[in-house]
Amino acid sequence: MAGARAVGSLPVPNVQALAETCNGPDEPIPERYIRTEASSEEVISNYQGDMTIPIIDLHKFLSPQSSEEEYVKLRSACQYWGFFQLINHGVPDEVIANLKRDIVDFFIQPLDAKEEYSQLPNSLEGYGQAFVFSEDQKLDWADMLYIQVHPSDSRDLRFWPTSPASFRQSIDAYSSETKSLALCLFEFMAKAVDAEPESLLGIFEEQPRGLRMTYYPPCRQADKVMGISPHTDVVGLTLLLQVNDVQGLQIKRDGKWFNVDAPNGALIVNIGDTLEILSNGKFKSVEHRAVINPNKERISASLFHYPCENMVISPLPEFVKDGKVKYRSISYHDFMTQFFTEQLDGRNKLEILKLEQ
Ligand SMILES: O=C(O)CCC(=O)C(=O)O
Ligand SMILES: [Fe+2]
Repeated sequence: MAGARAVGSLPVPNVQALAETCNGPDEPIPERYIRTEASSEEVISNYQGDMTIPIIDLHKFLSPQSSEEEYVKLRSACQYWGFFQLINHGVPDEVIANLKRDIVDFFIQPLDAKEEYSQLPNSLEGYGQAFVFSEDQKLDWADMLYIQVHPSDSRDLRFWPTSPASFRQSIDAYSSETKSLALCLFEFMAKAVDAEPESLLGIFEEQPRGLRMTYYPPCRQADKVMGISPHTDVVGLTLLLQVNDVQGLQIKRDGKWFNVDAPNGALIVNIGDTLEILSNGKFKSVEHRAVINPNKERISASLFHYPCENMVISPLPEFVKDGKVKYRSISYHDFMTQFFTEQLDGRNKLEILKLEQ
């Protein structure tokens, strides 16, 4: 990640290999992976009507007949859900299919082939696990391959697999095809709350983007482990692709966890903390997690859109026209370092920036 370059993760066992050794119904799972909270909170699966995560149709913004209604939906999605599913997003099916195929083919390789791309100390790029900063931290049931994809000259090809042979090209194509999509979204999101359409574009255009491909092995005792711990994304915006057909993403709303069932072909868009601050809270960065399937592996790919690392993030005047500034300013670098080094001590990183109103 921009900044992930300066932060390293402690080495921990490969979870895919571990899962193969303890996949019986009663096989003990190492203590560091046992998460009692995984099954202790209510999960809502078959929700309907008002409780459905919004679906936004990008085509509809292009015609005056349908755009008004779509802006209202987008505004409410960003304000109340912090997540939406995007259809007719314009990323060619073939580009998505190629990326999905190559990610699957990468992870099914033997461990030593993947370990050629292992994370190095002081970097989160490469193959390994995310954010392990202490020896007694609980661990997630997942492995990942993380690479910075933009700008092109920041790519560290040591971590870009050459096997499968088309992988680099598939990642490159996905990165370029999603570039204009994200910029369109920034523009439409600003417009949706009557801010200057250029206001967010100016901040995110040409800034770093990173792709995290996450492999969640199955676990027969799925309710005892957690794929990704509850978190909010620090970044501006995340585009999430469900790589195989296994669901597992859950988002928190009114104290309950909701399953997100992504329809085939949709991208899931997720607002990060940076965008919540920039928008003065008009957009919400919502807590989410990923749970494990007892029988099947799950794979996802998160494309993170960062602001400039030197930037001081604070509410943009465009988004404060009608009220008070709700967040303290913080440099993006400090914000992210707090997160990666767990200086927060369990406190929510956004809450501590909120100003008394
Ligand atoms: O795998 C998922 O669905 C969620 C991944 C995620 O939250 C992240 O990469 O930040
Ligand atoms: Fe996330």
